[in-house]
Amino acid sequence: MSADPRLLVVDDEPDLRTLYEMTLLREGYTLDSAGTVEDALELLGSRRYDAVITDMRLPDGNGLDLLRWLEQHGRTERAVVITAYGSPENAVEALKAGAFDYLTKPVDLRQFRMVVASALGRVTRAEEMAVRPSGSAASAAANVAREQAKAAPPVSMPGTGAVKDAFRDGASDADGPASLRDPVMPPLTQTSPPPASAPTATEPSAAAVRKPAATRAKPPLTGSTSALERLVGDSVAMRQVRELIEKVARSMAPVLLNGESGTGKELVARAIHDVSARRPQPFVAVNCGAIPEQLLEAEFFGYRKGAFTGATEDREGFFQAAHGGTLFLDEIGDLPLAMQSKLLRALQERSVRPVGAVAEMPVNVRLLSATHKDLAAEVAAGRFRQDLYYRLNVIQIRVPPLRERMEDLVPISARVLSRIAGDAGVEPVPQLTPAALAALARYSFPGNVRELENLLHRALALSGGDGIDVADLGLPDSLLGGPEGVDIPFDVADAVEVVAMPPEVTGSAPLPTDLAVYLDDVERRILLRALEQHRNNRTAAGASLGLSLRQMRYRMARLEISLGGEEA
Ligand SMILES: Nc1ncnc2c1ncn2[C@@H]1O[C@H](COP(=O)(O)OP(=O)(O)OP(=O)(O)O)[C@@H](O)[C@H]1O
Repeated sequence: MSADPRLLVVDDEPDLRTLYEMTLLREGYTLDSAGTVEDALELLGSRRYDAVITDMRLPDGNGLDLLRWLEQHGRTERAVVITAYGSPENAVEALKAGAFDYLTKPVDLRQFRMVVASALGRVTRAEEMAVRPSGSAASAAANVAREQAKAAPPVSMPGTGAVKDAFRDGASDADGPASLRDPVMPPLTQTSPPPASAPTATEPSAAAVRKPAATRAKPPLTGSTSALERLVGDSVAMRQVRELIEKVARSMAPVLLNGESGTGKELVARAIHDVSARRPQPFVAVNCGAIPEQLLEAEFFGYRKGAFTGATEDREGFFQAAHGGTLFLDEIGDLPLAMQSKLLRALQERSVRPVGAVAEMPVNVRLLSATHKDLAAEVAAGRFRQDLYYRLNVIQIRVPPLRERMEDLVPISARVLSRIAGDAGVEPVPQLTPAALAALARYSFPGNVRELENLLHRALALSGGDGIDVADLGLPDSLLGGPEGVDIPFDVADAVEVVAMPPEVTGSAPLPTDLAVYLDDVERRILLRALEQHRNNRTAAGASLGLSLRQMRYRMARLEISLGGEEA
């Protein structure tokens, strides 16, 4: 993007066009404007823009025509569509058609500036100051705690309450004092006193739980590997999921991730964040089902000092912590109806009101949510608000259970084994025996990838030797999906080879940057192991590797392997 972004504004109402132009000019952008689809296309044909802001309804067509044109011509302009009030279906249509974001009439100019800035990958100074005057580590703490909880020592079955509960402590670990500034918005008419259900000092307030500074200071979870790289699997289903991730990462469209527990919904959410322009900003993961109902509002929107007994300082909520980044609401189907309404309002207004505050503050958050429930059925049963469902479900990604993509079992096992063996300092990485692989292939994995991880964790601890056999897996006989000889979706012999391969070969780790050095290293380690096994007898070690003594000598000299005085 150029240093001085150029925008195209498309609206047929001259007054509105002028208003948008004045607002954007004041932000320092360069502008062109058009009143019809035809004029806009002519301008687009003659030059490139950084963003296009278009009204939905135009005299000779609509904003979607422009979106389609941009798509067909492979153009990179981000589009913001302005839709009429009360027509959420237009907004959804625009997002599905590839709009970066949308605004609803009458357009709030503060939101307008914020959305345009966000489309340009910028954050307006006013919103940054309003939301996070002194920065925040809350998101990092939330993420760290959640990850630690999930990576906790192996449990026999996934998705236990303990995991979720462990997360709660950290998820709410807003880094206080957040010293929230006076909001930039004028007070709303419906300012209400803090809810009667607000937490008191005697309640087990999640917000009051602190983590030691050391925990907060931990590096980002993804480290150098992005979540997309961590998402292993080459099944058709996973390839489709990956394609969707790349696609949805380009806009602000809300995404609903649907799938059983442990399938990788959070990993997919992280991947969307990592691929998007929001990557440098926080990714805040929240488990909605783990927060007591009376604390939800304070946890989500923050609170002001004195808002309730025990509120000794201002604290930011998840929305403020995720400002500029991505808020991932896991188990959204567990939110009580009252909180659903508040969440809907926050999404519509793009602003939140901390408990005890008199006015709202703008928040710029991309929302991703996940559930293992059938939300449409929840709507039909009256347990989930239809309007909220509509807003969250603009794009849906189904993450299939592992048993529906058993082709992924081999590469995922290879990756997981190499990671946990590396973490535990176990070398070489123990391999699954053919029998163990065949047994895994017959298992139905009710706990999906998380269960596979836990199984391999335990197996590695139990195996002791080089190979992991069926007994080490501890698979419950009753859960084995079928008899011996059941159709296994891969050739076990090939699979054993794949699992035995280093992750760089199976595609589950980045390629080596210097192949010669990498191969020398592998060769050196193999020769050293063989020599160790044969008490430094070069002839025997060479023979075990199919090498003559001469070849062995040559290779040892080349790789500078010396046995000291005791060469045999
Ligand atoms: N395709 C995959 N490749 C490698 N690891 C994966 C994959 N899918 C999931 N995992 C790992 O499995 C574990 C569970 O994944 P994740 O927490 O994303 O699942 P989830 O669907 O969000 O679960 P829940 O619904 O219980 O919150 C994580 O450790 C994650 O890194």
